Amino acid sequence: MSAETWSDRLFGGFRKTSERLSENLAGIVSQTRLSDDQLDEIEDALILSDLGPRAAARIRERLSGERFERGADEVSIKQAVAEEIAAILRPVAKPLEVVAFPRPQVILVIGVNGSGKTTTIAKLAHLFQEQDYGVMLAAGDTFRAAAIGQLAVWADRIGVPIVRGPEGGDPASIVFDAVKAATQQGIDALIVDTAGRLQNKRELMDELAKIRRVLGRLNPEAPHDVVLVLDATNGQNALQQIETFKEVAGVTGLIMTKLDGTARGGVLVAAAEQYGLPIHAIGVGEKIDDLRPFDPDLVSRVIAGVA
Ligand SMILES: Nc1nc2c(ncn2[C@@H]2O[C@H](COP(=O)(O)OP(=O)(O)OP(=O)(O)O)[C@@H](O)[C@H]2O)c(=O)[nH]1
Repeated sequence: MSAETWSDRLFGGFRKTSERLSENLAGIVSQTRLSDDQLDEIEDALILSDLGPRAAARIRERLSGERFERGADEVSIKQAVAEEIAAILRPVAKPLEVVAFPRPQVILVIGVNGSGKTTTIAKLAHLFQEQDYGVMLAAGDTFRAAAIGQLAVWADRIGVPIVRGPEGGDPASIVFDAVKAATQQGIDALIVDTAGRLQNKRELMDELAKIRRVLGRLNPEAPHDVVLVLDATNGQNALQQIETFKEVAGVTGLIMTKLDGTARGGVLVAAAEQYGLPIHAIGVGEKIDDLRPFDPDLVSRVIAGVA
């Protein structure tokens, strides 16, 4: 059995994107500049790959000014595409760092159910543990008993404390207790799960506002981060989620999950171009160490198929 690395899985996730580009670039003959037809084809391939019309138009514009001294062939065009994608992604690559003083750094994690929120919280906790930080979880998604139970299972598995309450309990009071406990125990990072009920914007907004009020009483800087977890398989719908959660929750950064299993990873570029929010990390599998730093150069080479 061959040992598949996480970057192999990432390649798998973006394969469709690079294949589409290849199909469109295959017939291109060597010349120093791309014709309008060729630029149209590249732009279409990028849009079909979920990069979105804005990022695709921006890349097209840059490519139209490009001179291919040794003749444009599939590889050199893909390299140019990769470079333009990287130019969009580099400014947003920003790991989530534990820097808050006084401790703990309070990280609210938001996202719709099924986006990979719970798994991502566990992965993030594990990542911080590996950096020798003390981590605590708070089960602020009290809407469903399953969510509390699932987070508790992860906490147990990775060996971090968790503050939880009953199903239907008040998330703000759980967060309050958690911050107090974390402070007493000298915890560095408190990661808070929250409900993902996007269908009911008003309720979610009220709930998050209450959490913020309660947090503010303990530490005016908290929450330090509001991280939105997005499922890459949702393609363009992920953009709509950013829009809504930005309005409801004041998102400060993104983590995109399931980039191992989707043809729709190009939406990462659309999100970067459109919102400019920091991308902290990417999820490339279901296991605890499958959260990876967001490397814009690697991801752009994978998308363009030149890695
Ligand atoms: N392939 C893959 N699967 C993932 C990734 N992240 C999470 N998953 C899976 O996606 C499913 C949903 O993840 P959860 O963490 O339970 O998602 P959630 O958003 O908390 O969802 P609820 O529990 O329904 O609220 C699980 O089967 C995870 O194992 C990833 O990066 N890649």
